[in-house]
Amino acid sequence: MLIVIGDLVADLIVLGGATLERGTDNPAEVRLTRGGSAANVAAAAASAVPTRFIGCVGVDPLATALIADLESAGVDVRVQRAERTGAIVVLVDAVGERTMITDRGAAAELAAIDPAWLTGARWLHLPLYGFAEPGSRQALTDAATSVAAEGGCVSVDLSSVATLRALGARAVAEVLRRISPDVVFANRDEADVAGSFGLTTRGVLVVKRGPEPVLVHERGAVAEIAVDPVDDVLDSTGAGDAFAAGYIVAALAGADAAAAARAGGVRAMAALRRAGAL
Ligand SMILES: Nc1ncnc2c1ncn2[C@@H]1O[C@H](COP(=O)(O)OP(=O)(O)OP(=O)(O)O)[C@@H](O)[C@H]1O
Ligand SMILES: O=C(O)C(=O)C[C@H](O)[C@H](O)CO
Repeated sequence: MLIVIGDLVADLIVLGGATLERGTDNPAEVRLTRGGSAANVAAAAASAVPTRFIGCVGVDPLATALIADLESAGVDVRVQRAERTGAIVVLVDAVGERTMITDRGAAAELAAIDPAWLTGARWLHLPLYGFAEPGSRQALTDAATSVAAEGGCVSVDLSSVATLRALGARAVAEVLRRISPDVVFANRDEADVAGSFGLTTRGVLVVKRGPEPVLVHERGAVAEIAVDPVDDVLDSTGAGDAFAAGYIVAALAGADAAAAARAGGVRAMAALRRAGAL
């Protein structure tokens, strides 16, 4: 089973909303979708492998709708509760590039995870977003330690430059040292920041670079994995999460890192031509 722990939030996708004129109306196409990097990975993987999502949501109708959405994708959902479900405004420009206004809400309050929820994990995936608060950081680190002790693989997504900077070099290095992930996913900007922090990983480092080839760093060697460029990107939200799902599904089926990255690129393409994540 794949287990993904982290954020399940509402994404308010604003297509054509990247340039705002202050003090007046700004007509745009606005869609409410399920979001959260962890939830997106779970939803994109669940049709291919048994998948469980673990996170923290509010005690509000939004949480009920988001859980139902994940369950309809085939995900086994286990949640803790805090006051208010997180929500993110995603402003998408004409070429599909997105800018986010983020309120993690309950997702920031993940506490110690029931060990019974982790049994049977062959792979645990953790977005770095979840490590921002010390309590959640401990809960995620403990989960990773326990899955690794049972022989499962662990992957971490570096999530965002803002998250890396908020945590700082020392805390990110400490997280990677304690978790010792088998796979680290980063986009180009996150990889640059990680490099400037002097971070290293014993595992595979997968660097996504939009339409340009993915770089797979493994044991001192680098492989370039081509992706089929998509010219008509509607919204890139969740492309990175779909990539991680495709990679993990392939790796669980026995693919090596290069083949898994290829599968990730194929899964990511599906996310680019729709509003919101898969
Ligand atoms: N224009 C594109 N054409 C083809 N594939 C793309 C394009 N943009 C993104 N992808 C695919 O999506 C993957 C992830 O995109 P990107 O490099 O932007 O990472 P990310 O920042 O994690 O994504 P996200 O925007 O979801 O946060 C890429 O590795 C690639 O496989
Ligand atoms: O960070 C990413 O990979 C995303 O584009 C997905 C967003 O973080 C998520 O949907 C926001 O809720």
